Amino acid sequence: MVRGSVGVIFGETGTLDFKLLVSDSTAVHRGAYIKAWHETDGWVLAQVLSITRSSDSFTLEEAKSGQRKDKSDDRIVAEATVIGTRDSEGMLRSPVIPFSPGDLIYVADEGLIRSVLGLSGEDMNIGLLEGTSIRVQLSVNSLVQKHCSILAKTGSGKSYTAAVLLEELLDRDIPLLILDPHSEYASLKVEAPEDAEAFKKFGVTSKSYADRVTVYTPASKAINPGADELFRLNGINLTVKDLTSIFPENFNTTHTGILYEAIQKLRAEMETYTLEDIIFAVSNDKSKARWNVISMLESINETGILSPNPTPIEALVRKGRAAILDFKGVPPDMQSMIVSQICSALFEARKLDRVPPGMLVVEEAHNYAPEKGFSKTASTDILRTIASEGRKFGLGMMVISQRPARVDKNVLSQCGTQIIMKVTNPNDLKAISKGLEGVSSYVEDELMRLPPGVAMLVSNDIERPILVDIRIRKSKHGGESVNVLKAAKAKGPAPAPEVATKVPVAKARETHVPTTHVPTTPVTAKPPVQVEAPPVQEQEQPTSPPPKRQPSRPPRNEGGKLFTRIFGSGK
Ligand SMILES: Nc1ncnc2c1ncn2[C@@H]1O[C@H](COP(=O)(O)OP(=O)(O)OP(=O)(O)O)[C@@H](O)[C@H]1O
Repeated sequence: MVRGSVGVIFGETGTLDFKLLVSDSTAVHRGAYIKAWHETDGWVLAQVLSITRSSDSFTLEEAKSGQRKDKSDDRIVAEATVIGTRDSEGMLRSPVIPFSPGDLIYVADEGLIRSVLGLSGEDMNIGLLEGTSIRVQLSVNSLVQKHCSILAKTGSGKSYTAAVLLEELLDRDIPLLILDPHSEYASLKVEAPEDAEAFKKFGVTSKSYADRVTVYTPASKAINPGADELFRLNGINLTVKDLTSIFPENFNTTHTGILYEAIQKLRAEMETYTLEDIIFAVSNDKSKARWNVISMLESINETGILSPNPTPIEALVRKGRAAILDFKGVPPDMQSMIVSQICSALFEARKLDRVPPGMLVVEEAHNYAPEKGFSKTASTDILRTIASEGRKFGLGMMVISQRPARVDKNVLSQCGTQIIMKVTNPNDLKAISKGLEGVSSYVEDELMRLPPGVAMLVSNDIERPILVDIRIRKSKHGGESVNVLKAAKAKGPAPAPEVATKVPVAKARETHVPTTHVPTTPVTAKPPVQVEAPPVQEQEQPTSPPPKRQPSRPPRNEGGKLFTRIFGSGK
């Protein structure tokens, strides 16, 4: 065998694949990139898909003992798939004439791999091409504009990989809004522990993003002591639409009519009114149905998420900064209401250029944008809208899920970059391969076997799926699993909780209303005073609001009792 070659093509060859007899088993392994000189196309890149080893030359004693003395005549055969070569115009071409048996095979060099695979991104260092020391870099523009998804079964490294991307985006001053149901991302503030070898391997150093990250809690600081700020939605001058749009099924037309009249009266009387004013106004209605409306409104008011001082979207989305909305202690229905509100506000603000272009990160996306038939949530529609229209306005989305089959297809299909880690559930595999063009069974097999920390990267910018050894984090990983045995063995009783046992808001409301209700209002500026079409009676509306007078009843500001009981004082 010629020096430097690792094998030779033999047997029947094609233009898209060939077999090689391997001479250097240390260099040729499953997934290895190899090159062959083709008589018309020059150097052509190929990848080893499978590899077998056979031998008949062993003695009975060797077979019995399981120890073979001489393995030198083992026959190692690999099957390779042809990726192609770049022509003078930069187009990917694969040969039209079969490879010649007897042609030598070499390990592919970095230049050929980069140019043929299209690894031309220069910005984000996400790791190394598996089995090589070739850095895989993604383009920020492509990732943000065309959205990306990170899909894998639990414990395979989704949030670790997401954090790697977030570090890279923060290093490039891209604003981030992170929806974090499991308090995993606050650890961006903490430097990763020293690991000189791994840092060197991936060309990074440890780093804290504490000066760039703010953690917001929609609950309270008693529930979430790690949070920096409270997150609140606007509770002033709510419209009928604000109150009914998210869970319209909870308000029938009679309820909406009562609300409409109450709000119209308030608008005629007051410059600004709160939800409590609306409740008071509804209580003056004569119909029996008012009690249902009051009950629904009270349950909204009691959550305490509404405030005269809402968190402006402009504070959350800022150049070079990440806002983490940490949902610790927030019931699921409330989470999706908040996600719906905040994402609507973000989308509108981005359209009007009130916030800079940036990225929305949706962890556990199957909960906020579930596929039809699994569940229904308030946030699905706006996430679909951002997925389909966000790129026009420079609003990217990172969709992270451990159940790809349960994420809305409209959302997943819009992701131009997919980072997929180990997946074993057949439905999830099917959902993933449906979304990948030209995916082969090789890819599915590969996905089932991926070790933690290795991801398959599928992107519009890259010619074919590649495996990436995801780089080590610069900041500390926050998604470690709890060591149950260690916790059980730890001495002493568990510390008493600081706050009363949490009661999901929906539960707490069960005695009042049959279903869950949530407030709906833009997070940003006060809703403009506007006249809404009456939902029940058909009557013409004035084109301008009636003149304002002083409030007939001073707005109270002591709402949020139930929320306070559930979440603590928020101080
Ligand atoms: N690229 C990597 N380098 C080193 N360790 C990694 C890497 N990716 C993942 N890990 C390790 O694998 C474990 C699981 O990772 P991670 O918490 O990201 O999984 P996950 O898929 O988000 O899990 P879950 O669904 O439970 O949140 C972590 O302990 C992490 O330290």
